[in-house]
Amino acid sequence: MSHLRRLGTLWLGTDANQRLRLRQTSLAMLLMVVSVSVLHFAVELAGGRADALLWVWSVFSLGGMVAFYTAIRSGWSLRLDDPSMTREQIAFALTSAALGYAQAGPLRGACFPVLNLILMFGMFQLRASHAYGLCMFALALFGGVMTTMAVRQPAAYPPAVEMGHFLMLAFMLPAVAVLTARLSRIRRRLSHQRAELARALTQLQAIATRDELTGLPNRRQMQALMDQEQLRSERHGHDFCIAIIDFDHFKHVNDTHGHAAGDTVLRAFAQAGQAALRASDVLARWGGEEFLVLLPETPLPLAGAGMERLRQQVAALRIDIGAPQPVSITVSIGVTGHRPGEPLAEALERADRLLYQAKSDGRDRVCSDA
Ligand SMILES: Nc1nc2c(ncn2[C@@H]2O[C@H](COP(=O)(O)OP(=O)(O)OP(=O)(O)O)[C@@H](O)[C@H]2O)c(=O)[nH]1
Repeated sequence: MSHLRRLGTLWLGTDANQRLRLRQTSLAMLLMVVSVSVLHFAVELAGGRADALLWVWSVFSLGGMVAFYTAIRSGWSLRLDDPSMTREQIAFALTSAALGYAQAGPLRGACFPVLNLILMFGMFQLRASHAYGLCMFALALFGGVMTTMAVRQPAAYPPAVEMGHFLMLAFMLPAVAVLTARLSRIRRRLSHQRAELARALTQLQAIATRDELTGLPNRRQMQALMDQEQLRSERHGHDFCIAIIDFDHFKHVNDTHGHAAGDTVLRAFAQAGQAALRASDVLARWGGEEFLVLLPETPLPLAGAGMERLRQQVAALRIDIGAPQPVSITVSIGVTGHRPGEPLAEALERADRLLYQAKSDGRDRVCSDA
């Protein structure tokens, strides 16, 4: 790491958000150092000498900025609503500028661009209400300083000139506040749009991976999960099994009770099926009334026993479809183990053949090739 980078890390730390805040505060500090130096230079240029008041102001202004830097760098400001302390820093800089104005004499006009710069610090962070609040604060502050100076030192601060300065501020500061408010609205709209996009993305992901009716992973998602499992099993050499589940005479449920009742039965099965499986097993809707189970790291005898348990629990279900009598269903299941090196499609075909064997053997049973 270069010396410069090490120094940067020492000054700004490593946390990205903190670095951003500290960069901003460092810039404000630099502005303050320049302002203080310019004021001292101006006093020298005018042939005078910095008096005690100027030194007090200088120490106050620079000390304040050091205090802000320390509050942020130490992490103390993280407990605040705004850890950047933007509002506080701007209010402080405005106070310092107003006090500097009282001492700048003929060079006090230089305060106005500085004032603008101070307010611009808030443009990217302040809320509209805070911008208007700070604008009012600055107007009151400068109004007070200008009046005091015009009364106490009318030769150096002629009342008419001070009135002109104040009128200029009374126009300039609200204009900056209006611009800040506009930026704030744009920022809010952008963050709202970003949140909406994130929500839409989550929804799209759900649509792309979930079956709408049952909430189970859909065929596409299951295919991806099985591909992953195949890779994992090849790398680590463990077994995994696949089972295909098909409802028995489901057409009869639809024909007797209606399609909506059939949907209720599918949902009830999805819930019961998931509950009957281990947390690591995945139940997915493969299509229609056909479901697929992926049993990772499971030898075939265990998978067969798991499917038998599921079959029994499904057969024991009494599903309320809003009719006088609940509906019960049975399922036929074909289960097989994936063989090392074989394409997934082959294991799926085998599970399908076993399923049809279960159907032709009389349904409501599990067939495996164990
Ligand atoms: N309610 C509902 N029914 C569905 C859905 N998808 C498929 N089905 C129905 O599932 C039934 C499948 O019928 P078949 O393929 O004849 O099978 P089966 O009646 O279960 O008979 P076997 O499989 O031979 O035991 C059809 O009536 C389809 O309409 C769905 O999303 N909702």
